Amino acid sequence: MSDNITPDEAAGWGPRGTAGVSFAAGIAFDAVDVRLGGRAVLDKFTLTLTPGEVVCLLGESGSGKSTVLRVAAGIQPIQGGVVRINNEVVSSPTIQVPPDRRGIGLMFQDFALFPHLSVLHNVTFGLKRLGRSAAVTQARAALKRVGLEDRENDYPHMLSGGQQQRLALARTIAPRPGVIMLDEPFSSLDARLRESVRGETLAVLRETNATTIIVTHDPEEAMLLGDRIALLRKGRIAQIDTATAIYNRPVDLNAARFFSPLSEIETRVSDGFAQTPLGPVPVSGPGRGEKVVVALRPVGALDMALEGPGVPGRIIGKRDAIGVDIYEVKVSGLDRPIGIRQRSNAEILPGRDVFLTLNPDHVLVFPAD
Ligand SMILES: Nc1ncnc2c1ncn2[C@@H]1O[C@H](COP(=O)(O)OP(=O)(O)OP(=O)(O)O)[C@@H](O)[C@H]1O
Repeated sequence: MSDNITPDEAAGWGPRGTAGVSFAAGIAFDAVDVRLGGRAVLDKFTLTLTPGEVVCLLGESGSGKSTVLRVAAGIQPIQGGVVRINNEVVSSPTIQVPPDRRGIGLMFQDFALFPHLSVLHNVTFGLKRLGRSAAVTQARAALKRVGLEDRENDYPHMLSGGQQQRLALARTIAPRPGVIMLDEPFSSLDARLRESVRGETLAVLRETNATTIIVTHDPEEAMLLGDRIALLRKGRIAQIDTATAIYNRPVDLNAARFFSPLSEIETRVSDGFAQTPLGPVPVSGPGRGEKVVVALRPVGALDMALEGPGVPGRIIGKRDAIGVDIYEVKVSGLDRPIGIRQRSNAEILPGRDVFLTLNPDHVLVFPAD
């Protein structure tokens, strides 16, 4: 694999309209249990995707994301519950429809290309049912969509990382599956490439119209790609919603931590407010005297100014992040500094006194563990 990939090379995607349209399928997991090595890897896992929907499955390592894909693809038996594709049972403890009868396209993290087959043969391999000539026509259309039509006689090792990803995508979409599942599809690409490849991959998926599950552990990626995000924890869905809803109303502190760094203040509730050294924050759930965690995101929760009014603080650290700075601000009464991300200001330097104003609408409050 070549390491010298430029963003321009990654941008070599083919013309729209050549991806081939699928008949999108609905897929539903209903109380699915999977036990492996004596452990519950999926625990009453329940998720329904409507035809054409893109859902990102987000979760920590070991939360069961890949297992969900393996179950859907028919390569992982289940011990409880049922999986339906277009209302037809494909998995249950007593039924397992074989992978090639499910109309599912699965793209693996490492792309799993066949090294001894040409680019074209890598794609026609999954189209055997069509007959040679129809398979070649359909494979060429998919290769054209990903911009690899002039590489059909090359072998995978002759392609760059981004091109290998595109070949894997072409191979996945060519049979026009009703459901597509991508397991960490961008994790092997470097940061420069990832952005353009991500955008184009989503465009191809939208064009095919297939229902799609994308597994990722990158919250930013999930927010960019998914119509909805399903947050998986210990084999169960902890929260499922649109990116905006899940970002604004994370179900608990752990979910909030997943989406951005937080400054956390442990405190107690009195008179309907969580009292903090930065000011009171209204709370609706927890009652008087209860312990809560007030969580501040680096953007939006606090305004920082060089003049009062506001709660005094002192800059003790600053990191430059191109156009924005990340400040660490020490505030009297707090053990740990607060992290604030703000547009660069040459006057705000370590040692400088500042004034902080809380925006209670942008502050999250959760019951303490
Ligand atoms: N064959 C197996 N036997 C026993 N345990 C297994 C087996 N396969 C997976 N597991 C366990 O099941 C859990 C879920 O695995 P899975 O690969 O679905 O997680 P994941 O969320 O995709 O993780 P990652 O992000 O690291 O890929 C893990 O704790 C894993 O160790």
